[in-house]
Amino acid sequence: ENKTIDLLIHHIGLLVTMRGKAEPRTGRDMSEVGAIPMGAVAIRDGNIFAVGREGDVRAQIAGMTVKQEWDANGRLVTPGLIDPHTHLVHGGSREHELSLKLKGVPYLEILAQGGGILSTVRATRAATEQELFTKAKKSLDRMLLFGATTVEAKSGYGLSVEEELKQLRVVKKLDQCHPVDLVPTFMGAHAVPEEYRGRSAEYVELVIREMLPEVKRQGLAEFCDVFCEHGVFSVEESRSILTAAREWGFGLKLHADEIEPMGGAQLAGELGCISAEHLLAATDEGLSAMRRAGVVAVCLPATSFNLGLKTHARARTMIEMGVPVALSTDYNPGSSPTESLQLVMTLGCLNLGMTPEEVMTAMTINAAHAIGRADTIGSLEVGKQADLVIFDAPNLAYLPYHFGVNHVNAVIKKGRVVVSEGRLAE
Ligand SMILES: O=C(O)CC1=NCN=C1
Ligand SMILES: [Zn+2]
Repeated sequence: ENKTIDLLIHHIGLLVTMRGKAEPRTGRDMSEVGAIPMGAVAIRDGNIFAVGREGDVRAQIAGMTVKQEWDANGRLVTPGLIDPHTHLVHGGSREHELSLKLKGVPYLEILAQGGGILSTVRATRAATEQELFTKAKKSLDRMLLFGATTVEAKSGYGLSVEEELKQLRVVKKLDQCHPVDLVPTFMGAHAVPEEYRGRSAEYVELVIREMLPEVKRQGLAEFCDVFCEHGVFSVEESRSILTAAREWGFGLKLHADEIEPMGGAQLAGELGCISAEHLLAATDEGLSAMRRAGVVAVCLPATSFNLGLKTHARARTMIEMGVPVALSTDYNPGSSPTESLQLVMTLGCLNLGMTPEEVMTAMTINAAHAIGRADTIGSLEVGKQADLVIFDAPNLAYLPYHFGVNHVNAVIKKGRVVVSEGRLAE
């Protein structure tokens, strides 16, 4: 019967709705967070029934039965955070690379020596599906505890048909049994595996002729991503892989201009990728090509921080040029071993020069656009999924300002309390 509200969250000190335009936000729109003092959210069947000032919400649900009331005690409420770029499923860890990094050995040098991604490939191939699942679930629990309610997860540490499918099956199983929604991305073109060293053209053929069709047939990924980088996959190789991926119906993503200005941003614009990632070395013409095609720029400040780089993605330029900006952890065992989107908030402000409002836009509605889910998540509006975070904070600026700790008090996923008092609900 339609006279019931399942959950009413009230006494919200500051309710950040992110309501606004349907398309990816950029320019001044990134500062419009739709904040409402003394707010409330009424939830039914996992979706938002009413949202706004508490008085208005209570008037809209007058006469209806409210099954559960949740007192936010004057705290800050935002949409569930979205992490649109992670390498969640992987074996092993790479803390041994820290000493190399401290000695100044560059990331691509470690990879060229057969370390980096390739050492994670060895560990991932050696792990069973169950071991990968158990390890990834621990990280996914941590992401949820830090406020993430939807997470994109890439393959790319298998680098053979069977091993790539194994990783994607783990993503699917996590999506089925964990409160956090997972969005799978096939990234067989993450690196050229040892057994194809010096034969990258043949490996590209394996990706195109064997992996893409099989991943599609088994419905194990929505997107295809490629690491377009010096010594990994060239612009031409990236173009042929993503062109084939588009023909198979995958959405397109591209790790672009992370370290060298390869022209990855231009390629992302040319192909109409849904998003392009990293972009530290992207040129103005590359960013213009992205703007013209509406490509979302996913900036990864935890990665450039962890790589000890002096330069970071030019998020301010992107926002002023009209390129929509999203943020992500880039969680992976090499270049960004952190599950904390709250750390990314601080780095987004301090290293990318974004405001707290722009950071929240980048971590909610724009991140939703980067994974093609903006019609169901990313803002607290009537009819959208009831995914939200209750933070122990008085306002938005407090989150990036008070760094290195977890401010999450509670998380609601599809109308269900999945974290309360900072702990996973059973
Ligand atoms: O290093 C890794 O494992 C992940 C990565 N891919 C591209 N950049 C970093
Ligand atoms: Zn990445």
